[in-house]
Formats: sequence, structure tokens, C-alpha cells
Amino acid sequence: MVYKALTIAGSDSGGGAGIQADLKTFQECHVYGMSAVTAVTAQNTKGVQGVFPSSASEVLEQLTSINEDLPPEAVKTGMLVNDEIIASVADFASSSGWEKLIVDPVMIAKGGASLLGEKSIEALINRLIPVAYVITPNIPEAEALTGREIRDVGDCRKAAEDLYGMGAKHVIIKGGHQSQSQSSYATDILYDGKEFFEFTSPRISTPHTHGTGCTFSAVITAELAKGNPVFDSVHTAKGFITAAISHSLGIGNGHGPTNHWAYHEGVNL
Ligand SMILES: Nc1ncnc2c1ncn2[C@@H]1O[C@H](COP(=O)(O)OP(=O)(O)OP(=O)(O)O)[C@@H](O)[C@H]1O
Ligand SMILES: Cc1ncc(CO)c(N)n1
Repeated sequence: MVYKALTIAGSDSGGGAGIQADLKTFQECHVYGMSAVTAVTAQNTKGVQGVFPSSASEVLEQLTSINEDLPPEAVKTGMLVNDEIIASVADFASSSGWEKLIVDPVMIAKGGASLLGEKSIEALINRLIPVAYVITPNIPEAEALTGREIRDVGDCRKAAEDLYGMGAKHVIIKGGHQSQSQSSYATDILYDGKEFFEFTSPRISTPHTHGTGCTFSAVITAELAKGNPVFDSVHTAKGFITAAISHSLGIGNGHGPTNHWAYHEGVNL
């Protein structure tokens, strides 16, 4: 059986985040990767130099071509740019009956560049979160979506309950943004409406974390595409991203990309 996964996201010309990170990750997870491009970005490890959005109809045409011939077992969203694209993707997901929709609510790149209009946060809440099987915000994204200030794991749990209440069937809040002084661990929490689970690793001290969130949610998408349960998929994703950050490549002059080979091949570059 060949399992197929689709990413609906922006292109990162530097190859560390966005569509490129997702496709590299799908490949590493032995899942056939497909993509619908929502924007082209001119980007490298130092930052985002340009953003060139697709139109909503360009996104819809890509989704239609993929779905009629190569229906995916799981779909993830990343940078969605604006309200029109969010609404089109949400409508397409509902009418196609996509069950495993993983929403990574990308808002701001590591260097501070905006990847989603501020007004579009409402569209994420009203249109996309209600059809999400899994949502994977980082801490600033969870704060923007819930209006809560998140200082510790307790606050993360409350935000996860809020996001579950908005309609996401599983909520994962990523702990990469907790400050060094607060914790020497990077703890992600999963909430399925009944129980909380924590996934913890030592916090790795490195500037090379470009694309960690995309890679993490891409592993979850690939593992769900293969039919694995959510808990197991998050467990695999945590192991994958911890290895990828531990062995980050150190290329470029800014926030370098993670190492997608590290988890499965055990390379030590
Ligand atoms: N310094 C670190 N050490 C260990 N794990 C980390 C570190 N930074 C992030 N992670 C892990 O990486 C994953 C992604 O979390 P993070 O909060 O960085 O996502 P993100 O902000 O969406 O990333 P990006 O926007 O750069 O794609 C989580 O599993 C998190 O715990
Ligand atoms: C295209 C794109 N998507 C997502 C991110 C988030 O890291 C990024 N930097 N670039």
C-alpha cells in the first residue's frame, strides 16, 4: 500500500520550512508527498525577503487536480495567507470528506515576518478549526487564537480546552517557545477532549530551529496517513524533531534548518 499525504502551504525558497520541509519529511516517513502552493516566499535562514500569494482559485485548482486522481489519506495546512484561501480550503475539506485534516496555524516566521494577515485569525477560528482533526499551534499562535496568556503547562492545558471547544478533535500545543529561563525542557501537550498527555525532551540550545513546527506537524500527518493513532503519531513526531534539532545542519548565516535525515538514518553530521 502506498500512503499519500498532501500539504497545503507556502513555499520556502530556502528549503527549511513550508512545503519543502513537509515534502522532505513525508519522504523520510515513507509516505508519497503532494502539495498545493498557497504562496511563494523569497526566504532563507536570515528571514523572509518577499511574499507572493497564490489566488484562492489557484489553490482550489491544485486541490481539485490532486483529489480527483490522488486522494490523500491525510492533509496538512501550513501558511494560508488570507481569509479567501482559508475559506476555500475549509469548504474543499468539508465537501471532500477529508477526515484527517491537520491544521498548523502558521502566523509568524521565526524572524518575525507575518505569514497570515492578523484579520484572518477569525477565519481560522470560524472556518478551519471546526473541521480540524488535529491542530498544532505553538505558544504565540495558541495565545492569538484563544486570547489567553500562556506562561506554563497549566495555561497550555486551558488553551487546549478552549481550542477543543472551538471544534478541533485533537489539540497539540508545542512548547518550543517557552523561554529558556522557564524550563530546560521542551514540553508539548496533547488533548483529545478527555485526557492530557505530555511529550517532553531536553531543550536543545541552538539557533538552528527554522522549520521545526512544519516538520513536527508533517510527521504527524505522515503517521496518520499510514493509519497510526494520534498518540503514536505525536510520539514519533517528537522523536523525529528532537533528532532533527540535535543534528541541525548549521548551514546559512541565520536560523539554520533542522536535519530531516537524523531520525531514520541516525546520521551525525
Ligand atoms: N530548542 C528546542 N529543543 C528541543 N525541542 C524543541 C526546541 N525548539 C522546538 N522544539 C520542539 O519542536 C517542535 C516544534 O515546536 P515549535 O514551538 O518550535 O514550533 P513552531 O514555532 O511552530 O516552529 P516554526 O514556526 O519555526 O516552524 C515541538 O515538538 C517543540 O517541542
Ligand atoms: C513558507 C513558510 N511556512 C511556514 C513557516 C514557519 O516556519 C515559514 N517560515 N515559511
